[in-house]
Amino acid sequence: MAQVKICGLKTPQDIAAAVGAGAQYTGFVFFPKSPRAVSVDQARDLAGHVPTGVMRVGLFVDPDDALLDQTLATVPLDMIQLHGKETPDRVAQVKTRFGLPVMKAMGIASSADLDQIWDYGLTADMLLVDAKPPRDAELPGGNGLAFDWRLLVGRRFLKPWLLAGGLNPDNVAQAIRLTGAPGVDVSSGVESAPGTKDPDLIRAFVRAAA
Ligand SMILES: O=C(O)c1ccccc1NCC(=O)[C@H](O)[C@H](O)COP(=O)(O)O
Repeated sequence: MAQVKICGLKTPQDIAAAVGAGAQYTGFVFFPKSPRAVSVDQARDLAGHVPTGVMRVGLFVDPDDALLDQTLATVPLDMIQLHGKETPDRVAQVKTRFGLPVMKAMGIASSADLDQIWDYGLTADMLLVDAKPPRDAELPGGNGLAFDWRLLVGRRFLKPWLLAGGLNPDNVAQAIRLTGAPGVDVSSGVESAPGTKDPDLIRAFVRAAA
């Protein structure tokens, strides 16, 4: 059964829906431009609703050490997700300095983008294989866009990984079948409007990924 991460949770009801449905990872977005962004205080409260055994992942985009220091001093996170242009060396630095596992997101649009799967596998604890955002996109992720999953067929990964990008309750089973992904990550595919999670869609997604 594929593991599931529901990203961009903003309310205790979102958490109840994700955890109740069986998601193993919850995601909190610390990127102010996002419709899914939460403040440090909001995230601290939300993290308190996540039961032991379910991972609390903080999503950052090219964070400096001060932002990570400030966030981790308040919010009990289990994992850091880096969703910007962080290099493999920066991933290693964040792991060492903050003592948490790091999930590195990478954008895939064509076979030329696949080499980074190996490079980041050397330093990250987990990989998030996502669609590359369009050039004019406001957000580096969470755009509801898929990439050609066939690019991943037969691909080897050095680390555990999640497939992301444009997944929803209708296509997630096929995506898992085709790619062999051991886990999946979703945000906009379980929303009724940008930044508003829909509990029914969350449940349908987790069921379809099982
Ligand atoms: O969700 C955001 O607003 C966001 C902002 C900045 C960086 C990343 C962001 N989201 C990443 C994700 O939620 C997922 O990991 C992934 O990209 C899948 O998103 P979606 O295609 O919407 O399911």
